Amino acid sequence: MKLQLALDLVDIPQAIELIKEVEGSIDIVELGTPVINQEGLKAVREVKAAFPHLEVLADVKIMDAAAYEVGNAAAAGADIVTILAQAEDSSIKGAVEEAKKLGKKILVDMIAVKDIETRAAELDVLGADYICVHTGYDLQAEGKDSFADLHTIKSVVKNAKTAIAGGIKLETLPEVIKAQPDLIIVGGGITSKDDKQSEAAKIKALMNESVTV
Ligand SMILES: O=C(CO)[C@H](O)[C@H](O)COP(=O)(O)O
Repeated sequence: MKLQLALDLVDIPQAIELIKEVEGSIDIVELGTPVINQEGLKAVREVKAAFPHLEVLADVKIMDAAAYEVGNAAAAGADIVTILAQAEDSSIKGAVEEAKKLGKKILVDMIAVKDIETRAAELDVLGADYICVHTGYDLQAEGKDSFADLHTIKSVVKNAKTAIAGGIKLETLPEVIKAQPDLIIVGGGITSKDDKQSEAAKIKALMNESVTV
């Protein structure tokens, strides 16, 4: 089970400082959509250059021109690139094929998908590397989470790794771990804390504990 740190509300120097604090506890660092919208793929390039040992995910949330967008994110140094589950099947296929060609991975984001079970099964057949259930900020504000959706995708996905994102924090982690996703994505649950290093370490320790039990 891997831990991904999501960085959404920072500029590049702040991202680098933050990663330095927690790099011992994380497996993947995500340059979030707001960061890439502000700073461009330069954010991916600079973070990968500073932390070559970490996997870097570019949360570009592709909707179209998928192979082209994957190629650009990969050229900037992304190891994993995101596409929205609501994209056309031909876009998903294009993203998957391009990523395979370049030795990269595709994470498909299920945000706003209504029929999670059907779409997850389709995405699995289309060759997604990760399928991620995700409660975005706007639904988090309404008190929603993706815990039930994680169980749904776990029951239908045969090949892809499963992931969960959206408002996860130390207090809610045990419920997430119970479903045994391959990847847990935490943003504010770490970045909003005064002692980010200690929070990330506690989260990683809890994840490791569940693997050895
Ligand atoms: O993709 C995102 C928002 O669209 C975030 O990166 C993701 O939701 C994780 O951040 P947080 O744990 O703060 O919700």
